[in-house]
Amino acid sequence: MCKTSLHDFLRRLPKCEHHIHLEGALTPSLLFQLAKKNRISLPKDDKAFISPHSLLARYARFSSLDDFLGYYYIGMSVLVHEADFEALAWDYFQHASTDGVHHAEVFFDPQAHTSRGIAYTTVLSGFRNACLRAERELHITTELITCFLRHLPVPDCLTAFENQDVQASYLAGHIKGIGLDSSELNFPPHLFKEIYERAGQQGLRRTAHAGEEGPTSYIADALDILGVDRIDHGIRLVEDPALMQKIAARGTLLTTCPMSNVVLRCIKSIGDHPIRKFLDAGVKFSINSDDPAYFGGYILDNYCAVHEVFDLSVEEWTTICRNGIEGSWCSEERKREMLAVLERVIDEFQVSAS
Ligand SMILES: Nc1ncnc2[nH]cnc12
Ligand SMILES: [Zn+2]
Repeated sequence: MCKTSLHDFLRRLPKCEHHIHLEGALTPSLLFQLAKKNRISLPKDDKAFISPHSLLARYARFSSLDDFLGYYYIGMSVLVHEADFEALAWDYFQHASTDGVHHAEVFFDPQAHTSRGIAYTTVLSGFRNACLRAERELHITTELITCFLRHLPVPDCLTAFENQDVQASYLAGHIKGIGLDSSELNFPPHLFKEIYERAGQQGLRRTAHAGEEGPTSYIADALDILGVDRIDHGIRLVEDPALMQKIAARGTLLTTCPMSNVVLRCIKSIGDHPIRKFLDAGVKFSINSDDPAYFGGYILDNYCAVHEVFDLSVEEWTTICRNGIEGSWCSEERKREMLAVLERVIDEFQVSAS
């Protein structure tokens, strides 16, 4: 397959993005623009904050998840008004559309904003406006997922879950599910059992970051104690073959983010990603961007990076996309529509290649 036709094939595949933090789509240029508009001063003692260019150069040298999170939380301090949140999410959806995303389930971190005095309703309205616009103008279906910051005290997370505006957004159906993110090591899933139990009772879907830097026991506990139906990252699953078999048998979807894993030094290179092992073991996964503005690429860049190293067959790409569609939290009707697109793209590609 020539490079152009391959890139076109990967672009045309109907993608579902399940692991994208909207705050992680804040590009250095938008960050500096909003800092100026909102008169937010950026750290003066860190040379990375001299310009968008120097910030981008610093992003290429992250040493760990926590090193990245330091910049991630400073970055989002420039988001103040509803229009800022809308501009951020709209920027992401435009990239997603160009990359062939048909359905996006996007994370955001309410506590990272309410702790700065920004009302939850401001954040949600901005993000929802962009979601509705993406549905109208780009024909991308969307879902919002509120994440809880696991490095914060559990009672703070419970308070955030019980917040009147947050509960109203759950009741109104504006939020599809909950997630758990931020520093992973030393913040095991079981701490958040009560929130997950109550979210399940309220009919919310549940996912959690596990096995990114943390051990495989975090993956097992997210499944068995938090009752998640997806695992975010889960790359360390390969260290426990029995758990890997259990996840394959249950059909639990891992939302993998290969470029993120390399940039945050969870693995040395894309070739060390367990994608081939997951395919061989029948573990379902989707491929996602995580924090595209920080990790050097959006979803299609991740697809291309994986293809370049693993040289996947058309059948393997079909399996990945089908699992992504079927593991989405959208309606069965929407899944059928996307499966039909997938079939058409594969047929057209096979005709053009023959
Ligand atoms: N990769 C990641 N892991 C944990 N928390 C995050 N928040 C944003 N990106 C994250
Ligand atoms: Zn993530």
